[in-house]
Amino acid sequence: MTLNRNHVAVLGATGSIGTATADVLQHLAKTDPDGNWRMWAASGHQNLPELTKIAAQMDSPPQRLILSSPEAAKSFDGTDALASKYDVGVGTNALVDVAMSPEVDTVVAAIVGRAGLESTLAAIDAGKRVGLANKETMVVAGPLVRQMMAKSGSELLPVDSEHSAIFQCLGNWASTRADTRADGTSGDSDAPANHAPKPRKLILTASGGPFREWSSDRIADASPADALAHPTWEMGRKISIDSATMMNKALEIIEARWLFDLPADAIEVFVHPQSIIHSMVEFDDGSVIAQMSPPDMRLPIQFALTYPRRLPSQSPPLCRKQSYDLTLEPADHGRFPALSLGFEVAKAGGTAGAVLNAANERAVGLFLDGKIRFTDIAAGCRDVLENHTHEENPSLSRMLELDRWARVEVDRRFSQ
Ligand SMILES: NC(=O)C1=CN([C@@H]2O[C@H](COP(=O)(O)OP(=O)(O)OC[C@H]3O[C@@H](n4cnc5c(N)ncnc54)[C@H](OP(=O)(O)O)[C@@H]3O)[C@@H](O)[C@H]2O)C=CC1
Ligand SMILES: CC(=O)[C@@H](O)[C@H](O)COP(=O)(O)O
Ligand SMILES: [Mn+2]
Repeated sequence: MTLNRNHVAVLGATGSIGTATADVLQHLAKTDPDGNWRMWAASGHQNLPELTKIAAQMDSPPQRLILSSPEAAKSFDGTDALASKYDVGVGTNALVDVAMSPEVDTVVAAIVGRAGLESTLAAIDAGKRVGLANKETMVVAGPLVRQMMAKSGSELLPVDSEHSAIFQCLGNWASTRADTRADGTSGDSDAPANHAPKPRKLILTASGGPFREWSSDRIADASPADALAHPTWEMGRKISIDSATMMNKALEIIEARWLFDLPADAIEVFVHPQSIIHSMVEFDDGSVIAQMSPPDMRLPIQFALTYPRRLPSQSPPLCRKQSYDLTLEPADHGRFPALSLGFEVAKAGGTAGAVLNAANERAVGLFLDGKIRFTDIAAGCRDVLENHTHEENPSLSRMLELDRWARVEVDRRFSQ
């Protein structure tokens, strides 16, 4: 009997998504023994203690560990106790190598920011299944990702909760049709494709972040601690600030535009403070299908790993003994100007995504360092975006050049 092999490389293993992925892999290894689940490789940037802790916690420890920060790598001389236990790679090239390794079947792309781009593209190019948390890859290089996928046959499974929800709302219809045939066949092989309804709208839900009920004046004085206090999710620092500005939703609009290949005007946002409805799809007859579960990233991570199988997960279901209020509110583009940037950039395509992403990353860093005000983040992004000359079909190297340019522009704007 040939057993499946599920060797998973978790890039960004020391972060919020990375540690949740480790948890899911431990769970799958115990509950799906025929799946042969294993964290084969794990990366961290500089947090070596956390990386070794995660590796040591796995029942079947990873073979390869990667420490990607060049500075942190300098302190690793290859002779210590770590090297006797693991094959240790250092530097950013090691991320690309592992993403392409024949030993790896699935890559969970959980590095934060543009730093995750090369390894995610390498995994796609090598035809791996990719569990995509690193939304910035789609924001910077969505069209390139689509081209690479078509060539390599890589499967890109969304981990971002909204995109996983949309994927589930779209996919269930076709598979239910095929599954309900009395004779167990799906009939004409092209039946689901021919009859599957096209989505009319993708409706992303947004928690509204910690400032959902704050006035514009109060938001202008928000501190990093205020902005990091997300009401429903525990996440890394960068995405938490993005949720507070609602730039996270802007990035997700762009991510959805390229993941699902729909125009920007087919995407809408509803504020849903409870984070239970993770997103929705509206079809031509007006019917709306939603995916719901209490907020817990282990669910979309596991679904990306096991798709098309749905297996028991650690994520608790909705509790039938309690009441839930599920509310939907229109998004306020006035207090959260980042939202409009998301729609504009999703529509513009070309170089706009790379510029917005880089400007935002830099501005978030400056805000966290106490150098700029909260409202400077979206304002700075708009300035930099408007100062750049749009190009329609940029190469990857051109996008990376503009990424560097946008960061310098943000610094220049705020040093005046
Ligand atoms: N957290 C969540 O619930 C969700 C996150 N996402 C997306 O997932 C991605 C990860 O988010 P999250 O887990 O919250 O982030 P974290 O900040 O918690 O973790 C980031 C990870 O990336 C590594 N890293 C940081 N900088 C670099 C670099 N320059 N090169 C290589 N690796 C680096 C970190 O290593 P080290 O620890 O050593 O610094 C860490 O492993 C983001 O793109 C985010 O938008 C999407 C949906 C939900
Ligand atoms: C868990 C997840 O997918 C995050 O992207 C989350 O959605 C952030 O919440 P906001 O809706 O506040 O941006
Ligand atoms: Mn999300």
